[in-house]
Amino acid sequence: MAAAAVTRRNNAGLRLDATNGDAVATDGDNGRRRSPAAKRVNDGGKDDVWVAVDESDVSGATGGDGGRPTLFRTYKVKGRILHPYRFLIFLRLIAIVAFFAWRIRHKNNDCAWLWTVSMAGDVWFGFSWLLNQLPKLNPIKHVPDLAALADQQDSSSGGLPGVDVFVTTVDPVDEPVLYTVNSILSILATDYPVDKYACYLSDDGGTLVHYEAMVEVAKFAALWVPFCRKHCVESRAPENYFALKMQVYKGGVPGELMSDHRRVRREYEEFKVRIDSLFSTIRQRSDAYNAKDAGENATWMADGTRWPGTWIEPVENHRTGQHAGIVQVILNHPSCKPRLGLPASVDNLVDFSGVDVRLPMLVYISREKRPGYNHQKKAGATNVMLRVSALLSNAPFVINFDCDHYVNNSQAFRASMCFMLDRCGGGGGGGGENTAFVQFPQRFDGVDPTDRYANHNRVLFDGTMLSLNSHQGPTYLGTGTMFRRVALYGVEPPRWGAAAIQIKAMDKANKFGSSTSFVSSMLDAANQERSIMSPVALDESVAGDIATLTACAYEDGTSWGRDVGWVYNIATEDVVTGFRMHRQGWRSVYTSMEPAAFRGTAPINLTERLYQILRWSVGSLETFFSHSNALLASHRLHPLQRVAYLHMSTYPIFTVLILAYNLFPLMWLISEQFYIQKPFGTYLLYLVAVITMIHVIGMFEVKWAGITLLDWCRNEQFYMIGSTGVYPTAVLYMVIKLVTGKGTHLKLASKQTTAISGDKFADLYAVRWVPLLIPTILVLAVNVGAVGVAVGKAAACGLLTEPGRLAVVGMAFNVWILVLLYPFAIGIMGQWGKRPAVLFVALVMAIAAVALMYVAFRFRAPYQAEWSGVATSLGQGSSLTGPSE
Ligand SMILES: O=c1ccn([C@@H]2O[C@H](COP(=O)(O)OP(=O)(O)O[C@H]3O[C@H](CO)[C@@H](O)[C@H](O)[C@H]3O)[C@@H](O)[C@H]2O)c(=O)[nH]1
Ligand SMILES: [Mn+2]
Repeated sequence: MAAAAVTRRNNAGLRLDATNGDAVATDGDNGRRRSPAAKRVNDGGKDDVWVAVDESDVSGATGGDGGRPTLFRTYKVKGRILHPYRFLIFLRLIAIVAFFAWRIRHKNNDCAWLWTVSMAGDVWFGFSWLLNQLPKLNPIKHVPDLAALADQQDSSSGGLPGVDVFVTTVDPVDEPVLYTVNSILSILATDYPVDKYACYLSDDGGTLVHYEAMVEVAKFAALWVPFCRKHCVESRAPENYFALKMQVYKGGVPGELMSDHRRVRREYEEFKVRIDSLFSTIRQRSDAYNAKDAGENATWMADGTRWPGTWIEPVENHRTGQHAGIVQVILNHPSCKPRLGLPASVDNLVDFSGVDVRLPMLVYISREKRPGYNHQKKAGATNVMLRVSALLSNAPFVINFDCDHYVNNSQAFRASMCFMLDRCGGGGGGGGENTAFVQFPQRFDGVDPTDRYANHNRVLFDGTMLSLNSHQGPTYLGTGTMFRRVALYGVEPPRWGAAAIQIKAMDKANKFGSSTSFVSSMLDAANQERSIMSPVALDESVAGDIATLTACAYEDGTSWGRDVGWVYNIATEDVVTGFRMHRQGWRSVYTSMEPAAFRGTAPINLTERLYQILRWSVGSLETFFSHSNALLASHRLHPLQRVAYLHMSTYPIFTVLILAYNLFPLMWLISEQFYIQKPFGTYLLYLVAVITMIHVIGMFEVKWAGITLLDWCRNEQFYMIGSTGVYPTAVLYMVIKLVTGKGTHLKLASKQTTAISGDKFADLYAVRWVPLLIPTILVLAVNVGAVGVAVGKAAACGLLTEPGRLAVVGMAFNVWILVLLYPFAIGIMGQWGKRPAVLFVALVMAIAAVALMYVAFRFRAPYQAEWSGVATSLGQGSSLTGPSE
């Protein structure tokens, strides 16, 4: 992947131009290098997959706006790969049509119901494949040009626009505080003008631990942030930085790195100890206060006041789901002028003379919770942040993170701006002003090296999302996404009318709620220039306004959660929220950078991972059965984007048939002989052909998406694992919901707590038994049994006989299913999974046992010699390979 040219600039005026680690220092004011636009991007001629889109193809690429260069470059796949790729897709389309036509001409009358079911299944698979494949016909890559952005900012007076950063968390145990503090520290230290952004933490748990952790963060940041600036370190999440081996030095004072590093590291260790002990510190303190005031059971803040949020001993008005709203400005907005630090001394561990030591604004928010309200999880939390930040900073751009994700590349905010501020529209169809959001891929730490459960999800990010670039943009994926604030307010893109005019025309009280302060902030946001960039004083009137905005009742009777803000009542608020913007005609951009812009953690425990995709697939189906159905959207949705959304919201439905196919081998218990289709030989030939073609097409995708074969295989495997349990469960859940009108509770993904201490991959080997595992275990058992019968049959009849031969051919399908389910099988073995040999021995023994039983049964009951050609047609799913998420 072509990496973006990286321009680093620290606040002390030192400027470094570094492209892929070759640092060339130039002076901040003199000697500024203006490299030609073509050279800025590190594409070179070496890339054998991507080729820059011809400048003349791009509207005004070299000067739409007064000769400004575009702020990003666009690449398409080289014809050498693209043409055969498209041709193969076309060929497969013809093949499946021919296949269906052939099947209809050879209707199987022996077993008509089975034939009909399998025919419906095959048609459905073919259709689903097409939905998945069509949007991928034209992959487009956008690469931000940071140097061009820097040049543009130098020449314009306004500088970079404001950004409000939102982080959401709930539970300090399920989502370890250490992740959250690292996330916040990486944001506070990111390379963006410090007076131009503000960081908000939403704590849905309302716990004092989170609040005090933020107070500790603010203290440690005073050391950490200037240290990052001084030495230009990457990544700026301390936990990850200190885990790194030494890297290429990009700062200005290499001589001081070693000693500074040592000191900051020691402070970080102490900081971690304080974070770890917060639970006990708070408990001890509260016990002491409560002892003085016998009968009290409060949780006490350090200043001797009662914490307004949830208490350790929950009581009325201080428990989960029932507490006051809290907004605390922990670090106020800094002044606009740089403030240089002090030289090293007894009190100052590190020499920060010449380094800007200002910190960005940091705000703690815990919205009000009352029983009887649906708090709408993350969507509700982010909507509160959207409103509160409108009063405190009102930045025209907003970026949101889950608490377990952090900024890994300090240039990432600037990279997003390359798309948002672009005035030439290198992507085709209008400038950056019509871009509602920029989505980066989610990259993960702490995933086992072979990525057993496809946590990296590379096919989705690097394949599907990338190709959506050519159809008005990728979907919103929940974290690591930069938004334009007005787009979140439900305003239409400028090509359909100026935001300010739209806002003026709106019935604001009914749409946005009763706060006049909030409503008047909206026009400022629409003008996209005026954000509040001076310290705020939380006087009584502001505090009153904020209390109104964080109250549960605020949204009653308004459009929040529907036409405004993050969308409610769907398990995956992200995809629908993005969908609403696309439906209005907004565009979005998918881009990735090296090193990855953001990174996070993923559940590597089988059960947790399955619950995660359960939540996602339920969200998909809920979207389909809501007013956000892709079929209902207006023509502003790009046709292929509609197809992509349709696929994204229906994929679980097809898997019911996959499950059925996988359970077909059960048929040999009730039927003597059955064939899904006759003539069976030709049927098999067709099947092999269409399945092989899927895989060949897949290899082309591997090539242009720049992923590994392993990524691709894991994706196939995890799709099959999901299809045999989770996805059909999601369908069942949806049916129940549609019939009864009630959904059931889906739990929050618990983060890997073991990764922090002890065995790195302990979670991988932990088995948590849940009913969700049963269907897949059943499929495993059925297919192992089928292999056993086939072996027995081949042994009994001889390999050269017709039934023997068919048995072996049929068995190939069962083996294939077993190969796909392998990660699941190894997963439920728990600790034994560390030794896959055990699994193979068990498997061979099970197959041998079934085969022996079959042979024994057969010789005891010779009249049943016809026993199942069944084994032959065991579980022949046709297009069993399918799309994922
Ligand atoms: O009542 C709640 C519940 C959750 N969250 C936060 O929501 C985020 C996502 O929850 P998580 O359990 O981590 O879900 P994942 O499946 O890991 O997340 C993916 O899928 C979600 C649903 O589509 C998206 O919201 C996420 O951004 C995306 O990373 C976390 O920061 C939570 O703290 C809240 O703020 N309040
Ligand atoms: Mn998450």
